[in-house]
Amino acid sequence: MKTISDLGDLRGKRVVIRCDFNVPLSGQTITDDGRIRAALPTLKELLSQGARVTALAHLGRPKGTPDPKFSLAPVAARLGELLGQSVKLATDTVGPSAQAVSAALADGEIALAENVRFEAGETSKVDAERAELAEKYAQLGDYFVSDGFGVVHRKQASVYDIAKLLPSAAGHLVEKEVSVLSKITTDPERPYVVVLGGAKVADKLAVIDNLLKVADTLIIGGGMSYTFLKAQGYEVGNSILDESKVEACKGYLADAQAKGKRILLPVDVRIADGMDFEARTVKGEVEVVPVDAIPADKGGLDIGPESEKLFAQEIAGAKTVFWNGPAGVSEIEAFAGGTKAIAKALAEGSAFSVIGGGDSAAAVRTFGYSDDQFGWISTGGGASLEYLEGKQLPGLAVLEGDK
Ligand SMILES: Nc1ncnc2c1ncn2[C@@H]1O[C@H](COP(=O)(O)OP(=O)(O)OP(=O)(O)O)[C@@H](O)[C@H]1O
Ligand SMILES: O=C(O)[C@H](O)COP(=O)(O)O
Repeated sequence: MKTISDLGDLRGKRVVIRCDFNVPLSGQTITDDGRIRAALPTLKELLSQGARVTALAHLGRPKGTPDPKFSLAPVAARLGELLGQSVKLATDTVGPSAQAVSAALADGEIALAENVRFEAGETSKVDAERAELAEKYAQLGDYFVSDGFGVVHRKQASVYDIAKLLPSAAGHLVEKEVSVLSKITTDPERPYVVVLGGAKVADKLAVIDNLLKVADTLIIGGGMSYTFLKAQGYEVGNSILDESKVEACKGYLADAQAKGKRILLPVDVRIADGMDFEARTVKGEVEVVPVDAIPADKGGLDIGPESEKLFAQEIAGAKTVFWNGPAGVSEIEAFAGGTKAIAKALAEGSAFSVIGGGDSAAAVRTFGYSDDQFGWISTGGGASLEYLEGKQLPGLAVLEGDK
């Protein structure tokens, strides 16, 4: 993989950089700026070399059309503070504003184009549509630097297609992530425990098959767990559920048993009528129930205390732990217990721990842990998981070709 030093002298050169600025927000407030901080080493190096930098990034999952809710405005402001210099945000992604803002850059200046997912071509499954958008991105630079590790598993225009058009290199964050993750992929100290949670159920269920090949134990909490509980025959009320994956989960459970691997699921859960995520409030009373007693009109929003003990015990005996996805809705105090228990077990245990994912990383920092209490806090959620599975990631593979 080429790195920035392979690009030669960048003074006065226009560099397009893909970052992962998909930070957790509460309204317009960034609740964890870890992903922005993680981009600083590469950005500072490019700027100190005198490059003219146009950054591309996404926020959330807007549907290919501008949506003010997903504007990168809070990111531009925070990035400017952290860099100590102004970061001009274009009002569009590749239109007249982005072109003007990018063309006006002086040496050592940086601009940010609006959310790449405001363009339908960005995530299109049609190669020609992505390529057409990538051509427009490529007009904003002479070189491309890929430093958004959290998105390198996406075959998207600003991650993959643009790298085919410009001389390209990996940034320092991508380099560092790959070096840590390759260590635990090729030769993890065992027992190796993978802890999964979060809400991207469809994405993350898809990686379980392959994770079962590498990990000794899979611990499953959070929104992920209800599809498994359903597969075990439990009713899950109005908890997050991917009905279409229930059969697949039955298969994973049988497969794990056949391979002598363990899948640990919650034995109890914290339930309520629901929640208002924006207001960070609970609807109805919070109760703890065993997993066989979730009422039809309530949903599981965190693992319960018995599950916390069970999971913490397993983590304490591990030599390597990879954790992606909160065990519950950790943004709401009443449902943060499970995620806190996992963070505590990792911080106090002796395993080499890697935490992946925007929300998981945000959670541990919110609980007051510092990054150095863990082996590595990865900026990748899905990306780290797919890397661990041994999959080829499009955004990394494309950096290996010559242009
Ligand atoms: N039981 C649950 N029901 C509803 N939402 C849940 C539940 N458990 C966790 N969540 C939510 O999952 C979200 C995080 O999920 P996600 O899969 O995005 O994890 P992540 O660590 O941010 O990884 P990535 O970086 O891949 O997005 C949090 O906002 C949390 O509130
Ligand atoms: O949060 C993430 O994992 C990355 O920013 C990728 O986001 P995505 O899952 O919406 O592609």
